[in-house]
Amino acid sequence: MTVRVAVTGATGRMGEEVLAAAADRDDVAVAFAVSRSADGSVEGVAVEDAADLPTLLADEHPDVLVDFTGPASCVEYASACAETGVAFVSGTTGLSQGGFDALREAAEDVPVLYASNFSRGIAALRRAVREAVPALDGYDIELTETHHNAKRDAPSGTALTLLEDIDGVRGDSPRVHGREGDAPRTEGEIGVHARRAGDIAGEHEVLLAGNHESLSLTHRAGSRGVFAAGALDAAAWLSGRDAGWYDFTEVLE
Ligand SMILES: NC(=O)C1=CN([C@@H]2O[C@H](COP(=O)(O)OP(=O)(O)OC[C@H]3O[C@@H](n4cnc5c(N)ncnc54)[C@H](OP(=O)(O)O)[C@@H]3O)[C@@H](O)[C@H]2O)C=CC1
Ligand SMILES: O=C(O)C1=N[C@H](C(=O)O)C[C@H](O)C1
Repeated sequence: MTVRVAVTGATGRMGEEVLAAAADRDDVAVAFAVSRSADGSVEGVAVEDAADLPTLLADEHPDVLVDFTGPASCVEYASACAETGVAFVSGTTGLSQGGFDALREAAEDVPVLYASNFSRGIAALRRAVREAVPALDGYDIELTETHHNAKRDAPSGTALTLLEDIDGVRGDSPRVHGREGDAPRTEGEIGVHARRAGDIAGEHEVLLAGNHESLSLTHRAGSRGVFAAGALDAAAWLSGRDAGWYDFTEVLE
């Protein structure tokens, strides 16, 4: 069965990548693509004005909308999907608690799948971190993420997810974002470091150190294609499901 997807932020880095990945697959077809700065076509798909999204959703009725945009747009597009009965997949990061609450509200009406990272490697890293942290009780933890120089939000959504994973197995820990001056480590804190340079697609390292040893768990995305492929896998999996909140790990099971 071919799942018809709509793509938002079509002229953005991830929007373009999703359209390119969709063109190479038989299980998904692009129903339409939108951008606030509607501009020509991407991967042979005409880019329409995002202001027309509610009308396009009602008229074209795609199975799933795939969203990689910004926090405000993500919430706006999720609510448009809830109103028109279209499933929603998003990887947009930088959402506030209110933003996540709005996505949960949309999930009362339609299936919603949100992931801060759509790579399989990060799913495996998360499992490894949840195993390593309790095994290395009392070890210091430092988390470093590195991304391209145009990334807006810091720390990355993936870093925040990894911090939640660590808190889940070790209890809530104070976080220290970078260090400067006379700033020795305090017991139990997690140092969080965000680096921005060039066109790095995304790197995350969780470093555990203590007892005269250290363990570094690192994931590097080689290109954005890995995120686009995961998001389209999620869209294909989500299509036709009941309204509710879904996780990328369910797609991988
Ligand atoms: N979960 C995952 O696996 C991944 C998540 N991401 C996340 O996806 C999002 C998009 O990333 P990326 O494609 O690199 O970003 P870009 O800036 O290249 O593209 C985002 C597009 O979204 C639209 N947009 C809407 N609102 C905003 C806003 N407030 N700020 C910026 N753009 C906005 C813009 O298009 P227009 O205004 O024309 O509609 C823009 O072209 C980010 O939140 C990023 O962290 C990125 C990679 C993987
Ligand atoms: O903005 C990006 O590029 C990425 N954002 C996501 C995040 O904030 O974790 C996922 C990936 O690392 C790429």
